[in-house]
Amino acid sequence: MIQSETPASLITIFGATGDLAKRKLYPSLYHLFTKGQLAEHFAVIGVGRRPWSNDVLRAHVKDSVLSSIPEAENVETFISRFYYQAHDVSDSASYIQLKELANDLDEKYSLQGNRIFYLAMAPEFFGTIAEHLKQDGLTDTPGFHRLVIEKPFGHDLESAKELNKRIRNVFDENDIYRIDHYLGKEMVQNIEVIRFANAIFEPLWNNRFISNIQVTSSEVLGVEERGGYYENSGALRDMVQNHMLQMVALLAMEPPIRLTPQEIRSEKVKVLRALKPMKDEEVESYFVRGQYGPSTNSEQPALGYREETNVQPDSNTATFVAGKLMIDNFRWAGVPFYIRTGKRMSTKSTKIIIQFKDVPMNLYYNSDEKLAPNLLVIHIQPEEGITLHLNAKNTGHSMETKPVKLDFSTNDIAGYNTPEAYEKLLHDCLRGDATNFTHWDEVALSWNFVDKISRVWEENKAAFPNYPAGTMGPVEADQLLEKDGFQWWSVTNDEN
Ligand SMILES: NC(=O)C1=CN([C@@H]2O[C@H](COP(=O)(O)OP(=O)(O)OC[C@H]3O[C@@H](n4cnc5c(N)ncnc54)[C@H](OP(=O)(O)O)[C@@H]3O)[C@@H](O)[C@H]2O)C=CC1
Ligand SMILES: O=C1O[C@H](COP(=O)(O)O)[C@@H](O)[C@H](O)[C@H]1O
Repeated sequence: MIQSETPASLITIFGATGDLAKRKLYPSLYHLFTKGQLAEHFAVIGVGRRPWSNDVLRAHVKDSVLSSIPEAENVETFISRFYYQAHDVSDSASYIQLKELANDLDEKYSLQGNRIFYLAMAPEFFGTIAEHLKQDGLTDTPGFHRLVIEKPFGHDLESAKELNKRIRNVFDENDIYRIDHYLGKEMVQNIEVIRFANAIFEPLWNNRFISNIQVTSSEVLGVEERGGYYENSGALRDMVQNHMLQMVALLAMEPPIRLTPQEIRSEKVKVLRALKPMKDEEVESYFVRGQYGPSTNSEQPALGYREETNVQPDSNTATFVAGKLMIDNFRWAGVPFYIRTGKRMSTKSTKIIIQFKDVPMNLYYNSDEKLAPNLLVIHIQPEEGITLHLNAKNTGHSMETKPVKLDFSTNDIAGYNTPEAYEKLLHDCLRGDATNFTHWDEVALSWNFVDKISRVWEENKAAFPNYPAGTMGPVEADQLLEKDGFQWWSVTNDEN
């Protein structure tokens, strides 16, 4: 049951000394704490292998909070609820100690046996940890027991099934919270509202009025410290299998009959089931892969992917993917959904651009020319908002038209401070709301779709590198749209 108030809870973070905990989880917990959205009764146990003490963890959490929120207040009170246990997750004996610590904190802070286990660790540990939590009695308390799992959930469908089986032996599907942090982003959550709370869009949201939809998530950064992980993942598994397909599902789903997690997930699942399968020989015409080489811009030098730490000098890993998805159902037949994502591109931007079909003819000045199409742009990040591109009359006597934009930006609302995705998702998990977490069926269908592409790509090496760092990807990504008579709309932040 979804609770409106945050209940008392013990949050155990496995991977408490890691990058994700430091950059995202601690500042998000702190925000919840200051907003009164973390119950009065809470405590956090941090688990990692490093031989830290409670004080070392507390100093680390404080540092994390202050680097993200320099003006943070009451940090001492917040960190006083943090406890550390040095624990190798593969060592069975440590779970007994962890249980004792958990029970002590339960009593000390009246936590009612409610427990959240956040696995901010590499996926090879997920199954082992889940099994130990059950075997060693950490879930033998009267309250709720929720398992939060970071991505990647498996490496392909087979490994994901195996992992799911191990976890489901121990935790009920309703208690498994598979994180996709894009689902916590304000404007990703807004897709549904824009569609279903506005009479003007939903009647047009189909293949009679929409010519194509473009979803871009571009990054300026390269792989940074994560070369080891990324080498086995690449952009397809890192971004497409989860974030990109989730955004497509939200854009394409039917209105749910109710706003419950089950109903929304079931509509998303139908979209993923309707993704048109490709034959092996079709993969190259629907999907384009890229890998960045060194920058060719002397003012913004950057290494090529193959020169990054922990990356093979002849790596075949794609750091860029563009693709065309077709959804074989009544609403979307014939409408291409183009997606593209990559590292070391020219701009950090996530945008969804819905291009409407052209009016039947141009009645106005210069009638030989096509009018600019109507576009609805959903700005996910870094700015958040929506823009509607229309045509209006140019001021004056002639009947010339000019493109105009109707803009709504959350950045323009004074005092409006969008919560971080992780903050919202942690809050949802504390309240038992799994709407913005991925159900196993979604994960399985997404892997099924992506596995075909990775298998074909693994069998055929690409001519990498094929785009210089700091650009929008290989030329083949542009050709993917050009052959359908379209073009990528700019996602540079002040252009659309
Ligand atoms: N960092 C990010 O931006 C993102 C990360 N993720 C996912 O989050 C998870 C964590 O990533 P990240 O924080 O970057 O990884 P890190 O490598 O920074 O941290 C790994 C953590 O796991 C702990 N650990 C490793 N082995 C063991 C072990 N045998 N027993 C106990 N603890 C162990 C480490 O503790 P110690 O070093 O003390 O042993 C450390 O706390 C991964 O699944 C990743 O894919 C997802 C999205 C973004
Ligand atoms: O999950 C991941 O997402 C980030 C991009 O997230 P964003 O919120 O900054 O858009 C990506 O850098 C990372 O490789 C991937 O694992």
